Amino acid sequence: MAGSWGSSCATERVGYITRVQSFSACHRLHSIHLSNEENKKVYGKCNNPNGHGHNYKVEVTVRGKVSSGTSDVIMTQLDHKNLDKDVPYFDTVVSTTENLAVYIWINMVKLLPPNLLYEIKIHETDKNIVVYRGE
Ligand SMILES: Nc1nc2c(c(=O)[nH]1)N=C([C@H](O)[C@H](O)COP(=O)(O)OP(=O)(O)OP(=O)(O)O)CN2
Ligand SMILES: [Zn+2]
Repeated sequence: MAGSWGSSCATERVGYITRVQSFSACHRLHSIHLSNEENKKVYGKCNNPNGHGHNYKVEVTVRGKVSSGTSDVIMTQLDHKNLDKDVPYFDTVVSTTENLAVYIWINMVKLLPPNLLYEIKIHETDKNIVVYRGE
């Protein structure tokens, strides 16, 4: 049910609520479909063999009340993990921020009523921000 924002008239106003969750994780940008040389060329320093870390900030926007269970998708699965080694989804998918947004969307949408989840926005760094709306 869409959130009603103090609507006194017959029609309900649709509002959006965003909850913010931060987590820390490490990763390495490396595609199984590229050679080591091609990976180094494409991903540069982000392909360094021992990886690097981020303090990710995730903004989850829904069209209504947020149930507490949804933050487990982020914190339990991702916080203080190595995305490439601890999260099976990234065994064959490069752990870019856009793929991380899809991962969070796929796992969060299962926990919510239909059409409630509106947007996942992830700040990987101050300059690297991704928005995904399930398209
Ligand atoms: N398509 C994508 N390309 C890259 C992503 C991504 O998520 N999607 N991510 C990275 C690395 O994870 C990298 O750590 C991103 O940040 P980085 O380049 O280190 O830092 P900034 O962009 O904030 O700052 P610069 O000073 O411009 O490096 C790379 N590619
Ligand atoms: Zn990175």
